[in-house]
Amino acid sequence: MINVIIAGAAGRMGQRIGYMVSQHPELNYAAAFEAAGSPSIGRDPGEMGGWGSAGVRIEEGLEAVIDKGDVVIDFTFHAATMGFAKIAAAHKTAMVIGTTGLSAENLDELKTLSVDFPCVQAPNMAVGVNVLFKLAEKTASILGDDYNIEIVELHHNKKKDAPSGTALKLAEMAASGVNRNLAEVGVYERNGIIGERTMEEIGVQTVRGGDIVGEHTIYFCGPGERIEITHRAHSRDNFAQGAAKAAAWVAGKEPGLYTMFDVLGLQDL
Ligand SMILES: NC(=O)C1=CN([C@@H]2O[C@H](COP(=O)(O)OP(=O)(O)OC[C@H]3O[C@@H](n4cnc5c(N)ncnc54)[C@H](OP(=O)(O)O)[C@@H]3O)[C@@H](O)[C@H]2O)C=CC1
Ligand SMILES: O=C(O)C1=N[C@H](C(=O)O)C[C@H](O)C1
Repeated sequence: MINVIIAGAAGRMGQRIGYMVSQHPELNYAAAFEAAGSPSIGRDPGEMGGWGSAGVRIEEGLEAVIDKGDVVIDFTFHAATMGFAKIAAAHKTAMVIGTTGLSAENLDELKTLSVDFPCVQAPNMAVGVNVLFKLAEKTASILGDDYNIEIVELHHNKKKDAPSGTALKLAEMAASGVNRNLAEVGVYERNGIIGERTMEEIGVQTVRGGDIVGEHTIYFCGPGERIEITHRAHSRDNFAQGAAKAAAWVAGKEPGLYTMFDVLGLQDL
């Protein structure tokens, strides 16, 4: 069995990942942790999540549990994630990172750290979204420069980062399809007398409200027609299943930085 440590085990994703890990034939829920001072310390994450006993109690910090597992699954907060990655790299323990809001510098640092440990990092672990990433790149490359590319994402009112990591990755995939650099053409807000839209820009807009789990639409708007491709998450279970699948896949792999395309075999599509 592969022993799994869950970071942020009491969180929205941490609880569903715990359930998926407990159901997975190759995975064992070995340890759980939250930050020092969390009211969840000492509690059973399964009981908190309403799915039974996880057989573990939530401990304080990754250092307390790192020797108990083969892989750490992290869906927490960007400011914490890099610290966890340094500890996992030092112990050569595999990691699955779903936390969004990581900066370009964080991702560079992760690449450097990954010479010491295998790590899957992806802003969205749902199968459907990873297919959507590929469709976005392919559709952009087929339609070319005559179609304006816009992305709209909707999430719940507790989400801390914007735009979503998924929307940014979608924009990056579409930009790659038309050979543009997102850092040069990304537009994240519009307000006031902004003038006509340029052909190159790729717009990314954010909606926050209620308990929306996650919805992403990419628009290709051309002369007299448009294509809209939408992914809607009905629950967090598809993300959590993806995280469990990634944990089973990455444990024992060679050191390196991997994505869900590697886990799902979509790399060459
Ligand atoms: N890749 C993917 O497929 C998906 C990614 N996400 C991403 O996952 C992340 C978490 O989302 P969600 O579960 O909704 O958020 P939550 O806030 O519900 O959960 C995060 C958990 O991490 C805990 N946490 C924060 N800092 C630390 C720390 N230093 N040490 C240990 N635990 C810590 C939080 O504790 P506290 O509340 O005390 O701060 C909380 O319990 C976000 O970045 C989100 O965008 C979400 C869904 C899918
Ligand atoms: O915070 C969330 O909830 C989600 N975050 C991820 C993101 O930022 O892309 C993925 C998913 O859409 C849910």
